[in-house]
Amino acid sequence: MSNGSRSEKWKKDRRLVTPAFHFQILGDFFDVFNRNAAILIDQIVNRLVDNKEIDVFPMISRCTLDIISEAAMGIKINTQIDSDSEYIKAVDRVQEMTRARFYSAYGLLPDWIYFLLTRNGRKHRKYIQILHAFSMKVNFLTLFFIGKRRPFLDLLLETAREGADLSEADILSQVDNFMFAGHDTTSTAITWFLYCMATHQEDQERVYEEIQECFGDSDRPCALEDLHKLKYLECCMKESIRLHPSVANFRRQISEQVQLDDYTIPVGASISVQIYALHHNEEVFTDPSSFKPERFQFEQSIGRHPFAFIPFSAGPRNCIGQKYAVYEEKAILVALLRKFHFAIDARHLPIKETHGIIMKPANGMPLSITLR
Ligand code: HEM
Repeated sequence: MSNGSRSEKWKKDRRLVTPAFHFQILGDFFDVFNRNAAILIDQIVNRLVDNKEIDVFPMISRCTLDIISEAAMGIKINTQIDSDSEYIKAVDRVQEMTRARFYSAYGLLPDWIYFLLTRNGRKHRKYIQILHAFSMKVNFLTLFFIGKRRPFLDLLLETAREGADLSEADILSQVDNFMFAGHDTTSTAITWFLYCMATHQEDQERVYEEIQECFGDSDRPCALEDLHKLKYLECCMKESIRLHPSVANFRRQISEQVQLDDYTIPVGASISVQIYALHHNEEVFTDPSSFKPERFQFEQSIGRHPFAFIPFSAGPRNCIGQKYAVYEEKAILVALLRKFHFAIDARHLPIKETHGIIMKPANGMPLSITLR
């Protein structure tokens, strides 16, 4: 996620990566989504032999990490199978430490003082270096994968070869960005969705029936063409991310003075957009804490302000990965819901949320899972 002004650098980066999210390119990713969803299912089935209750969150995180690595970079890292991945741990630590810095006096220090002269900063830097090392490995490995599909990385390397003003550091930072923004957000959204299904059995049955109607008894995997038929699934996904937005807030720096009634917001002020609060505004969403997917049916959405529901932000700096994220989530959810029934033991309720960069379940997501 980015924080800051609409700088020239941002415009350049955004222009650079936009073609990688073209509709047609995204359609090609279903094979990657489905293959990794099948591995996730196998992992869950194996665990079901000894456990009736499974913390699904780390499993889903590894699945979406493997997917982003393969889809965007063309590299299979297989963290679903090798679950001790150092990279996964580093991602978690960097997020925690970024949040801790943000909410403490460390946030006031310039980067060079924080990273070089403070103990926390040095630790933080060590974890960032692990992420960089991974990105460099990805960059290096691409040399051996000529000819395979790597839309995002290919595009960057091609642009660099054509002489664009794109350094190796720029490429690495883009790889970091995508690995970071592209897996934790979606795994969190999928996990909260399963929680909503586990706590709303009638809705789960309705989604299951819709999936059955679409796929019948076949075991063919999900394709792009199936998605528009799964309308109730979509309403439930929107309602789930309304209640549990993966990104609960983000910041912007004001580049032009703004007058809001009696308040003047000066240039340079930092403002925070509270997605969570917008999504719980009872003037727009009556009974805002309840799970009511019908809010997102066409008739009930008419007249709602376009910025009342913004899980992917809005405007020119919105989430570039939105379509990719929704396709990936649907493919994984369809695979999971066809195979399993989800419930949750009342003793785990309510599941608490973290308040970091990504709003994850604080202590995992222990679900009771049975085979359909
Ligand atoms: C449920 C999944 C996701 C959610 C809820 C989400 C949400 C958001 C939000 C709210 C922003 C704006 C943040 C800000 O302005 O500071 C954002 C930006 C961004 N997202 Fe996502 N995101 C998701 C998935 C993804 C995926 C899968 C990718 C990449 C494959 C991605 C890549 C990005 C990038 C690169 C930006 C920065 C865009 C820019 O500044 O131009 N996101 N996302």
